[in-house]
Amino acid sequence: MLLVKVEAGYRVRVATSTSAPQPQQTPSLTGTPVVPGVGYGPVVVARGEVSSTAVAAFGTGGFADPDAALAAYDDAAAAVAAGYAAKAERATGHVAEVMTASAGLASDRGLRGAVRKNLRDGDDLLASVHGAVEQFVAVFTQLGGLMAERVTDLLDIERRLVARLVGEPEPGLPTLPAPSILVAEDLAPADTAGLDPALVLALVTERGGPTSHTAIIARQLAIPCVVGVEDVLEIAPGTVVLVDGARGSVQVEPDPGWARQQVTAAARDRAAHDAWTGPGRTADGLAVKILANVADAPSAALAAQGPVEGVGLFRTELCFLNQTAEPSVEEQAGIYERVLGAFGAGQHVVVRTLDAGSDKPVAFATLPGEENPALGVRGLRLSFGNPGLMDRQLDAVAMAATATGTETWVMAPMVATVAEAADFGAKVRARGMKAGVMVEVPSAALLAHRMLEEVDFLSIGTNDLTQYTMAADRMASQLAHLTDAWQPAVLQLIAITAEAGRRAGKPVGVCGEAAADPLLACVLVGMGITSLSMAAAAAPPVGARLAAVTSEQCEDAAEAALAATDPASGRAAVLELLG
Ligand SMILES: C=C(OP(=O)(O)O)C(=O)O
Ligand SMILES: [Mg+2]
Repeated sequence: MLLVKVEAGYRVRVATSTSAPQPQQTPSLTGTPVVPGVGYGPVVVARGEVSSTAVAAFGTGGFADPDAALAAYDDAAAAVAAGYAAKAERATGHVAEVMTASAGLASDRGLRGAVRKNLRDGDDLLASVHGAVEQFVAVFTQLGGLMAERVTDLLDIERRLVARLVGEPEPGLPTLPAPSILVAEDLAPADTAGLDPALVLALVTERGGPTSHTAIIARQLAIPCVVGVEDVLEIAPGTVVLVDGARGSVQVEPDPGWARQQVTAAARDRAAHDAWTGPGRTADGLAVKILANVADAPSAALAAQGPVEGVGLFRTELCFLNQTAEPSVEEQAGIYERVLGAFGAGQHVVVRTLDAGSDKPVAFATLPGEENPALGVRGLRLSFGNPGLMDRQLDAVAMAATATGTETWVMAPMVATVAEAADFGAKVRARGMKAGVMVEVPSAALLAHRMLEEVDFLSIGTNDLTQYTMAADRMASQLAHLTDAWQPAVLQLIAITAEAGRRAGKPVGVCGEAAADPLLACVLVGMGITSLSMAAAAAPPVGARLAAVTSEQCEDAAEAALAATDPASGRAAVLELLG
């Protein structure tokens, strides 16, 4: 039986720590390491909400008269508008448009007039601002359509105005005055879209695990990142810290000489990895495709410049996070064309159909108010009640594939049954493209051999496969020890899936975050995984690591990781084997 075959030859290994000793430094916080690399600089905090303590302390503001209060409002509104304008300058496309419109709205004369009237009627400043915004919200809602969509922007403006007035940093992603360490409770997907790697030296969050979206975006942008760091929000803004994304540590006010040494050493490591140019293969020549995960045309263009052989995961839903209405087939085809067009001969692109729902809110697709959205109507399941949504997207992908001539494979997320795979496979093949399904639910891994009778390839989404195997929310930082793809149970399901692919002679890739971990990548290859897809920035370290080991070493590593009792001992055993 397959399970027994995979488990045969267990060897128990003693966990040993191989990390270099950390010099004694003043307070250090630790979390889950996500993106290796070192960042050293002052902390800037991105807050979700204005603190109620600051609002209470501000009270009525103690202004001498309404004109003095209005002058304070003018200052705050100008600062908020300038913040939006600066963001608009750095952004592109839809985000830039929204930021520019918000800058205009924050300094709108009508809004100012409503605040002035409320002040003259005797309201205090915060109540006047709130009343004026409410008045605008009512008008915009009544107007409907595009104006109604601006209500969220108005509420964001109010939060920022209040923050400015009570003397707090604006909530959400702040405008970084200089290269800084960004600290947050967590970042919303829309916030992460505005991260500038030139200004964010490292990213540290209090919440979230290694597969949270903050982690995924940080990897995509190659920003050193540590998540799940308890108490990190206690660090005062401006404090200088050193973040080590490989160790998962945040050193507060370290010795500057020592910190600079760490930065130099990290830069040296990075230069060594960057020398790897592909294609992916082990030292003894076993070919393993190294592919990129992309989110839109700019990330595809960036990935295409690197040493990857195509795209293993195009997360289409990320193109639509800010969109309230479903784009037409032609509009979608245009978006997909820009991604597919970045890749040419000898490369292929795997497009994933909309994975809306749960942690990826897409306004025109996600079902509102689900009790347990991670186990609800998400991914492929959205097409059960709305088959047109899937059909229109597949039509658009097929149009883009024809227009670009790029070899296009299409896969569905959250497939749980063989019937779903058969239905999806037929739809994709009818449009002349290769069909696949993601293995994200344990049922799909257990029946991988039957899924492969219906489709051309499988792609393992280790982020969700880990979440559903371990029954642990991928966003829950207190469960980060469970939401770890090194968990032997998760590895067992991957091994079963890879073995099914080997027997069927069909490709089985990994496109979850596990593929971006150089050590785990060797384990996956040892199990028979044929491609690894990851944030483009992670490709060189993974490719360089694979090039340094033989396929036999990878098989030994797989055996050791499967035999381990927990992720830590698995990592240690594999490190011991591979060096
Ligand atoms: C690649 C995956 O999909 P996402 O992270 O977008 O849910 C996964 O679940 O591993
Ligand atoms: Mg997933």
